[in-house]
Amino acid sequence: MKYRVIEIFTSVQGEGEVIGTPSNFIRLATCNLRCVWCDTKYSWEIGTEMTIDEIIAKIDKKIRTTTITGGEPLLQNVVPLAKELKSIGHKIVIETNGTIKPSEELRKIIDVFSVSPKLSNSGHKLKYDFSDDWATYYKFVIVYPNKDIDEVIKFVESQNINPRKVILQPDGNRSDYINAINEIVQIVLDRGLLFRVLPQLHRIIGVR
Ligand SMILES: Nc1nc2[nH]cc(C(=O)O)c2c(=O)[nH]1
Ligand code: SF4
Ligand SMILES: [Mg+2]
Repeated sequence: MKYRVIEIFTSVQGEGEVIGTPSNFIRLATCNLRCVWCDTKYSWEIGTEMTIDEIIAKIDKKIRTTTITGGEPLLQNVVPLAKELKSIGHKIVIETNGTIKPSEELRKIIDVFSVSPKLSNSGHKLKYDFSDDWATYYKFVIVYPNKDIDEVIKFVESQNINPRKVILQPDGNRSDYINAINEIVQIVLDRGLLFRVLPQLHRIIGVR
């Protein structure tokens, strides 16, 4: 089994419910979307072919969480890689855009599905179906706070998602990042929403 890989590195998990967790990152190649604000456009490339053994050799074994991200990692069959990571005792996080449903087999292996459905601010108009609620949490990138949060509210209602499973994340491209966080916090407080607001930790501390 071979994978198309963009990069492998170790850092602190910067996003979502598991923010702050030391983690290896395996960034798999290519994506089925082309979000206008994508912060990893280099992941759209074809990448380098690697075997599971080659990937495992590159991760820091003492860091016992591994995040499989992309691009869109579910374009490749991650089951064999995930099984190998489990066999060495790793917790596994998958970062996905939510357009590809994971198999039942994969759902049993993965600890955290960090799902980022794309709003219209991405340049895409997508049809999602989360009726089986397979995400551990749903993370939305907010570019235009009022408009985007309205869209999240509609999304969550129409998909029957528990609002406590929703995380709002400001657009990392904003140069006034702290303001961007504050604008979202203010709306959540003003409107009494149950969503959480989380910045990207790696964006703040300047690491990968
Ligand atoms: N530190 C750090 N945390 C991350 N969480 C999700 C990432 C991603 O690019 O998918 C990411 C990333 O690129 N770096
Ligand atoms: S789904 Fe993620 S990796 Fe793909 S284009 Fe959008 S932001 Fe970039
Ligand atoms: Mg990233």
